[in-house]
Amino acid sequence: MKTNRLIIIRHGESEFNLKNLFCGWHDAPLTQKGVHNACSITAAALIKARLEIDKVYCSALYRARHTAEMVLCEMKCANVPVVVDWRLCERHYGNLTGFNKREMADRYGEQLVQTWRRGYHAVPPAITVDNPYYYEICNNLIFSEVPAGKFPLSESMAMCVERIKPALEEIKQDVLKGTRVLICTHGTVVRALVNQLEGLSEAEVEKINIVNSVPIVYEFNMQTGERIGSMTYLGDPEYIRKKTAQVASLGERSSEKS
Ligand SMILES: O=C(O)[C@@H](CO)OP(=O)(O)O
Repeated sequence: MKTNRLIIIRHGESEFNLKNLFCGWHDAPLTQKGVHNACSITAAALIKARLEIDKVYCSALYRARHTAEMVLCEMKCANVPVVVDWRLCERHYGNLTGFNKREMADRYGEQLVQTWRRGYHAVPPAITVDNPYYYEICNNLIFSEVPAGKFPLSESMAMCVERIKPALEEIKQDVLKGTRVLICTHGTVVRALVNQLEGLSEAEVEKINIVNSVPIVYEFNMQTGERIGSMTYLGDPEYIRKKTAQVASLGERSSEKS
């Protein structure tokens, strides 16, 4: 049986991850740790597992592009083509963008904020002109390929699944032809990809939380297109368990951060 693998990563730690702020379509850069982990966690795991890459599909947001660039450099294959696709951008977090997750829970209640974060159909309140990131997002040229009339003001997980579906179909065709693909994207998009690849129920996908930097590997039968097994993280299980719990939680208030 001929098989091929698909590797998926969530970008390294961003400035907004560090500050525990809703990020979405804001173009937050990586922290130094995020840059470092692209080499010491992502590339190191791929090198250790002897996984090579022929092509990268990447979100248009800088934190994902920077991560991909660092991984390719560390793997000594910086000439690998990178296809930048806005459909792989993070879900748009609407008017939560730029606000601290714990402080939003204090204002709106934990249950509602967790529903906005993980509920399959929950759409956070639409972004308004007084949001500090409204103009930056609207004017960011990386979104110039978003079709007219499709620029969101907020997105649910379900809306995100719909936008990644055709992109994933194109990527899967490439994988089944034998191209060794890396997808470099964001937490919600990885959850949407896992949802599509594994045919999960809405309730199942709501429980998934994705760790930064640690590669996820899928394997496919190239003749039938069938997936072999389910998602596998390439990394230390204890580290993944600890980080998954952190991603799931509402974290700390801004004033509690050192
Ligand atoms: O802020 C965001 O865009 C995402 C990912 O960092 O956060 P959450 O895990 O709360 O969906």
